[in-house]
Amino acid sequence: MFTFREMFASLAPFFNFREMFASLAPFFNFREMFTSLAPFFTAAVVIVLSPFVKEHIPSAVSNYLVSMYEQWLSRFFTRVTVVIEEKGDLNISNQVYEAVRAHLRTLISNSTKPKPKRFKVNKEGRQNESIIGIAENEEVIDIFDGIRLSWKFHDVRRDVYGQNVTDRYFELSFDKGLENKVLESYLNDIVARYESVVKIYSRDEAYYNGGIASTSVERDAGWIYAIFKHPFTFEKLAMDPKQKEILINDLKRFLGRKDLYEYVGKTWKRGYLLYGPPGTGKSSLIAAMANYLKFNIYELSLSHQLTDEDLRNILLSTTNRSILVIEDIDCCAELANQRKKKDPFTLSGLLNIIDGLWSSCGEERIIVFTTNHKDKLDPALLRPGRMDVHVHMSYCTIDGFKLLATNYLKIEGDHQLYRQVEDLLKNINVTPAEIAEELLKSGGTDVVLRGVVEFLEQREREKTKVADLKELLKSADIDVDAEGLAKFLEQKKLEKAKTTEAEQLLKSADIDVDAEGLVKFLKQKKIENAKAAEAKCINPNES
Ligand SMILES: Nc1ncnc2c1ncn2[C@@H]1O[C@H](COP(=O)(O)OP(=O)(O)OP(=O)(O)O)[C@@H](O)[C@H]1O
Repeated sequence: MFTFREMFASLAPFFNFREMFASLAPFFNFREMFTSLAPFFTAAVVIVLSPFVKEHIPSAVSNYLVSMYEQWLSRFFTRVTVVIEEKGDLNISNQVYEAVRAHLRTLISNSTKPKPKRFKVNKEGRQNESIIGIAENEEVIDIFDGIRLSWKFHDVRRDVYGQNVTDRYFELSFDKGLENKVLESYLNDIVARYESVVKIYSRDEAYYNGGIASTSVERDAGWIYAIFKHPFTFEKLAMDPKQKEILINDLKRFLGRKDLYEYVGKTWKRGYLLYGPPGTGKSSLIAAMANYLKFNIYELSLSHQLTDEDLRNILLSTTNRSILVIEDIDCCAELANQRKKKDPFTLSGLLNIIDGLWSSCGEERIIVFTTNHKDKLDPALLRPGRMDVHVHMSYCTIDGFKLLATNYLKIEGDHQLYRQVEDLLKNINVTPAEIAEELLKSGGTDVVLRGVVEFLEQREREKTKVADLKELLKSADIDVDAEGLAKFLEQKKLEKAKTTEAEQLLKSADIDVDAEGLVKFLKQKKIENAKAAEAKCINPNES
């Protein structure tokens, strides 16, 4: 005779019972099955025992025993539900909610997993692909380490003093007794996975303009966001190698100094001011920082009419491990001061708000200001302690050029044209962005590099022309900006070329019209149209 134990032992080499049960788990919830059978089981026990019960035990005692028995059973089988709300107690975005949302999307999209009976499919604005989401009240099952977890999404609309308020939340149900495992392993895992993906956030105009949907990618408490796919890294960034090293070490040190910041009572944040002409890589550097630190980027444009409360809410809803970017602060400062308010905000004031808010509820944060004109900034902003590190992004040097050439053309080591490029770069200012454009042109390595040399030579000729003009103006004692004049002459040259072209065209079409007059007429029309459009912008209601 075989015992069951022996039977299972002899079948074990052929079947993995643990895996079998795990693979059946999405379809059967064994615990739930037992739970639902428990009353029948209990009834059976009572019926079997009843003759004995009736004879020997008073009914009060037997009822008590049955209820005790049920309570004992329920200890094993009762379900627990965790509620994860869209907004926390501070009425700001709940990161666990966002993480769960992202997790359920991947879960439902996963082709190997059984799909719920109802789910949502959306494709908004600039989204590249449709996004699958959980439908309201629909159950989605997830299996984690053999545990069966049930998710439900709720979207409850209610009226609060005439205002429509929406409460969105997820419910996660699982068997009692597994709370620690679910909270510590499963949910933490979901949040960690969500946080490890770098995201870029911009202000959600619709959120502040009556909720009209814009071309958003994802929405989150006043921000729209997308997965940050900018592939930029420090290795690809052309900048002074020493400065790059200092910057990377500074970031590393900042991350490792939580205890020190806490000890000295300082907000754990670091401010970077990136300055330099357009196209020298300020935005690229921010991308490299985000990818290096795995921090989210929050782009904030202060050029909008923000109230202080908006600003406070916006800043409160940024997450830890994030970079808040305020670009072109020289322009923001001007706009801020133009605001017809009694008390226009200043950038220093903004930094104070940030310090206050982040010191109370924030951890590792980075704030980056960028400007093309450091000289135009409020000196208060440049004071030590305001912006911890100032990074100058400069025009292209030969080292930067070689790095770009390696990245774009895969040149290993030296090239015969580098010497010529080096000599030219010593003489003229060219941005890495301009060089990158040239390196992207089609052709083999030599053709492209020769193209770069020609481009640089052309720039050198222009520079000489401007210098000559400056000399001329100086000797003639005329107070005119030589660069502006050179641009003006260039524009005139272009216009003349256009006139000649128009003349050719009119000639070939055999129309007897004065080409110069026609060009002037069209230009005048263009100006009038632009003015009309501007007037419409200022007063959109005017027909
Ligand atoms: N230092 C650099 N290293 C590598 N590539 C660069 C660098 N600077 C610019 N580029 C190239 O030029 C493009 C534009 O540069 P980027 O937007 O980073 O400049 P920026 O200084 O932020 O300009 P702006 O002030 O106009 O915003 C980048 O996408 C990148 O391809």
